[in-house]
Amino acid sequence: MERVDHLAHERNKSEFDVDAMKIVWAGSPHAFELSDRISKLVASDPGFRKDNRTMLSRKDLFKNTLRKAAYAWKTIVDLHLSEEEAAKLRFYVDEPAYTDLHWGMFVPAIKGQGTDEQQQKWLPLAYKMQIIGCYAQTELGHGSNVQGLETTATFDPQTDEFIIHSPTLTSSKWWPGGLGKVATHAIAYARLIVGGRDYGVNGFIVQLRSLEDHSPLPGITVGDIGMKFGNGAYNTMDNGVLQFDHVRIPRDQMLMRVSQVTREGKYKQSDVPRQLVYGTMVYVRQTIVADASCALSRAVCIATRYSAVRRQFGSQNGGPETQVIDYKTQQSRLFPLLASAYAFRFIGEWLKWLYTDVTQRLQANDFSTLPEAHACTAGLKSLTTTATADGIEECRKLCGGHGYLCSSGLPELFAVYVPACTYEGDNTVLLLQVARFLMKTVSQLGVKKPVGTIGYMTRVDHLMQCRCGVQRAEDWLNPSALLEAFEARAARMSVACAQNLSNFDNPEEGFAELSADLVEAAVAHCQLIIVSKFIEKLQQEIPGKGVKQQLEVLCNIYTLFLLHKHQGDFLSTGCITPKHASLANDQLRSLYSQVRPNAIALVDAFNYTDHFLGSILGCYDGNVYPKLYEAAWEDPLNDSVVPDGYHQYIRPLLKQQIRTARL
Ligand SMILES: CCCCCCCC/C=C\CCCCCCCCCC(=O)SCCNC(=O)CCNC(=O)[C@H](O)C(C)(C)COP(=O)(O)OP(=O)(O)OC[C@H]1O[C@@H](n2cnc3c(N)ncnc32)[C@H](O)[C@@H]1OP(=O)(O)O
Ligand SMILES: Cc1cc2nc3c(=O)[nH]c(=O)nc-3n(C[C@H](O)[C@H](O)[C@H](O)COP(=O)(O)OP(=O)(O)OC[C@H]3O[C@@H](n4cnc5c(N)ncnc54)[C@H](O)[C@@H]3O)c2cc1C
Repeated sequence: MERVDHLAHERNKSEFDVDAMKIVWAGSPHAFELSDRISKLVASDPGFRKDNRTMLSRKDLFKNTLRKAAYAWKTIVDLHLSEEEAAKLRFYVDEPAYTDLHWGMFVPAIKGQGTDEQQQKWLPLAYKMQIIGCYAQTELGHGSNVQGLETTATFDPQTDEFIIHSPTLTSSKWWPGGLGKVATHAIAYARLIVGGRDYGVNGFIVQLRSLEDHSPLPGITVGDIGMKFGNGAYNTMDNGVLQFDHVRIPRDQMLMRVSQVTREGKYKQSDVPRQLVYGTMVYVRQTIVADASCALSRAVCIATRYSAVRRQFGSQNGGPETQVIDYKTQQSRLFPLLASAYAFRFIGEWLKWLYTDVTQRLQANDFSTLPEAHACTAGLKSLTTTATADGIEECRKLCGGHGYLCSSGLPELFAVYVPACTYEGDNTVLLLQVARFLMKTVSQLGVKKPVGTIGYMTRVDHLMQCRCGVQRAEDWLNPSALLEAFEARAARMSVACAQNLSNFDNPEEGFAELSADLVEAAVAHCQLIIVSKFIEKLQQEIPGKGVKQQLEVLCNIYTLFLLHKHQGDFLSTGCITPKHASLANDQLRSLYSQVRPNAIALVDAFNYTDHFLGSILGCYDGNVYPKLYEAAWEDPLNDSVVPDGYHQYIRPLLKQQIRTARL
């Protein structure tokens, strides 16, 4: 049967080279080729089907995830896929699994915190999946407060071992993904006790389960923590609980890059900063930022395609009704999310660069950029995950009633994504880390020159008193005007917090009292980073007809949308006047009209297969209604015309004979 493209008229309207944009989105021709090839490989293999996920019981769902993970591994081995190809394959299989934690945290923790010998011993086993690892840091009683962890690792000089122990209920490890049912090993974080002294939290490699029959080793109590939010969704993951009862491990299973314990029971600190114990979190936060654009672009692709298909009202003389994407309200909700997806793509790329740079410096014993890397990864993780989770939910609403159906793909995407606001650091707690960094920067102005993402603070005197020069709406398209407004707002909010803090005798008390303002200052700073990196990206040469122009429109939408949304900050700090805010709004409306004819092509540039999108509303050909109709009949509830339970619960109701005065 011939396939009709119901969105062809939309695709014909586009004013730029979509294939060139696909390469910009992917990052390079190589990245595009890789992504395209692997996504098609996964989509065409029935072993990776995922359309029944929301209908399975937890046990069936979990077993199916185990099957897929094993099948993915077999495919990787059979096809001799490279590390890069294998990671892409796992990404397109699109099912949270223990492998995410094995590859995403266990392996990086050994690489980042293990000595050369430890890496040589453990990494080959992990690479071949002869052991499966998880990252066991969080406990029932403490997640954010890592220094409050209670699990102990006490050195026993008699046997040259550590004794890992959970002294209280609240010290039970709680949440680690992969721990519940699969992991054979954990990087467990515990307080290091040597000679009766507590040296703080450190990582230890602990075997949990037998490599022969998978039973827990002596002293280990382990299980799954139970169902989580949403059908399907993150319930494919076995987040676990773990208690240690005096479990002994050899001394060389303490990760010893940052600090060591000698055979004689001496504690030694390397000349690397202690904060490197937190290094795996910096790495993972950077990957979460890179992933935010994937989740948001998925939701935006679904909502944009469906908004072009869906029509409501406005029929003239029996003609077609209006496509909902043509309503200005729909555009003002949808297009900033489209622009955010691109903005997050580029900030993810930049953060990867920053992370690589800091890693190389650390290897050369240059620790100077670590605080900035921590602040950037923490702040951008917080900002992008909050905006992405909110954006997915907004996309669901943009799809009206049909967005609430699991077959839209949006409920599951939201349920899988929303914990990103909590895991790898609660988003508010992380913004408070950024705020500490900003307050330190302001307090050292004149003593230490701010560089990198806080370089704008060198011009703090100018930024505290500059006036916005915008006179016409088009002036807001000038990158310097935009940058200066965002820099002035960030600088003024930080300086105001620092001044308020100085009124407190006890700085910690002041920090706690002013924490809500500090979080807002941190948000302003992080938004400035995203805006400035988007603008920087556009200063590069970008090939392809009309591609750069489209990106400029998106960059302006992203920036002016933020200015509009946070105009309270800009007005109260005197960075702009109400007139400037109104001109910004006028410009924003004009930009929405410019993006409208290109909207479908801009989401096509994500190059998502229908399999990966997993959404009837977002399917490439826009043939939504027949697919929705067919899918309804495939629901198990429609297996029989008369439902199970009719004879027990419906018929007796219908046949009852109630004799009461009123009836
Ligand atoms: C339908 C299917 C759809 C699929 C959709 C796909 C989308 C999915 C996308 C991605 C999937 C990814 C999968 C991910 C799986 C989930 C993984 C989750 C794993 C976890 O959650 S692991 C646990 C993480 N835990 C945390 O993050 C805890 C948070 N807490 C902390 O980080 C810290 O303890 C703290 C920073 C809050 C502590 O504060 P405090 O006590 O004040 O700090 P101190 O310990 O005293 O240290 C202060 C000092 O150190 C500096 N510092 C702190 N942290 C770091 C660091 N990480 N690096 C460098 N430096 C650090 C801090 O600035 C202070 O410095 P100063 O003294 O001021 O100079
Ligand atoms: C799906 C999922 C997967 C996870 N996977 C893992 C894993 O693999 N390994 C692992 O070790 N952990 C994992 N975690 C745990 C996760 O890292 C923690 O839940 C997270 O760090 C937040 O800590 P918490 O739960 O203690 O939150 P809490 O700190 O208890 O937060 C509760 C509330 O208190 C607020 N709050 C806390 N401290 C402050 C403060 N100082 N100032 C102001 N407000 C504050 C927070 O903002 C929040 O609103 C996972 C969690 C989830 C949800």
